[in-house]
Amino acid sequence: MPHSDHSPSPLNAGFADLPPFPETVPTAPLLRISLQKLLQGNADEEERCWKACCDLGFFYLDLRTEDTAQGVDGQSLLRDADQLFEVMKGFFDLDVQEKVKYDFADQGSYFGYKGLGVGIVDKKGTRDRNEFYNISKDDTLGLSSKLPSPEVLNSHRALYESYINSSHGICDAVLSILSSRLPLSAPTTQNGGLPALHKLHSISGDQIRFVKAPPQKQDIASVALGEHTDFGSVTVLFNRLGGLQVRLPDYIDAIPPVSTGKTEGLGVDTRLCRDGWAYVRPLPGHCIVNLGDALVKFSNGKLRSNIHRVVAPPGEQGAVTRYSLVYFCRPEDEVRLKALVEGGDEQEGEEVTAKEWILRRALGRRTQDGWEKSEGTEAVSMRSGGK
Ligand SMILES: O=C(O)CCC(=O)C(=O)O
Ligand SMILES: [Fe+2]
Repeated sequence: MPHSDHSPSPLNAGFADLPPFPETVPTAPLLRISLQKLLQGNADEEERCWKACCDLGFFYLDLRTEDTAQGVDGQSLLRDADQLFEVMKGFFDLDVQEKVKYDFADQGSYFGYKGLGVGIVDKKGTRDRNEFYNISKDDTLGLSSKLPSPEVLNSHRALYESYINSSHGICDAVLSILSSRLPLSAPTTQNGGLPALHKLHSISGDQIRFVKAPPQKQDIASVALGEHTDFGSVTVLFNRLGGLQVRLPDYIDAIPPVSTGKTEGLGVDTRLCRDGWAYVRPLPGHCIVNLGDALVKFSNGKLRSNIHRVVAPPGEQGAVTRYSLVYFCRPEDEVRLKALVEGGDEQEGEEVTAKEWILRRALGRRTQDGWEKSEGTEAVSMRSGGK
């Protein structure tokens, strides 16, 4: 089915100082949604956004807003993201002995540092190939006690706050659209719908994540971040090099390669696109928005939290260190993950709070035998055909 708009510009524009994304690999047909139009309440754009959330659960959001009077200022978010890419490089450049001081997993917290290879990417326990640093929204906004953090990061708290405000604003805009389209139960609607379960100043597992993946050998086993669904509600993602892949459901076709010209590593890139996997081409001026498991549960499966992973960047991009910047918006800690739509109570399994769900999923992927324990809604995500 047609699922993309093929505007030529700026889709082929790259990021300054980075090798271009190759034209020789299949890509995922993410819709391009305009933040400007969403903020103006444009009904067609809201409908496209809703459709993207039901069909693939992933879309590009064009942040090049002109009018900053309403809601989120996309241009300022783009500037914050640019600065955060520099801030995270400063942190990841520290000695590993310094960085591991900020790994708090043994205290039951997923905030702070996760070293290279500390997570697993599959049920065999294969080690990941990336480093993370997770910053808590509640810590940044002064809603919880401050975790220790290194000076290179501590000095940028005002930037985190600005970035969190804008990213959370985007999540709110998406949640409002979903709330107005889902058949939410009367009590949920009366209580303010989905945005009321994700208040910026309530305690939640919302976080910023910095990710670094060193250049890796392009081979079929080069998975930097294993296949997963995100466990919150809405994710706002900035990346500049390819490597992110989504596994397309059988009712959505990949965009075929633009050229068949031979480049080094083509064979591997192509093999990494078997079984429905397709690359997401990074676009300047845009972020990538995707939905997480909590929205699958709230909508009783109507919304999609799609499986994705990070492999070695394709073509000549594979020689460069990859950084990405993520904001995860999650339900408030005490919210129960259950269907909130009319008549939708037939979900299986125990009902957990957002806090329990996040801890199980985040920390499960740090132990050799944690794969199954850490599973989310992957089975629903790979359902085929109708919704
Ligand atoms: O680095 C990326 O492009 C994606 C990261 C991601 O999926 C995650 O951190 O959950
Ligand atoms: Fe993810």
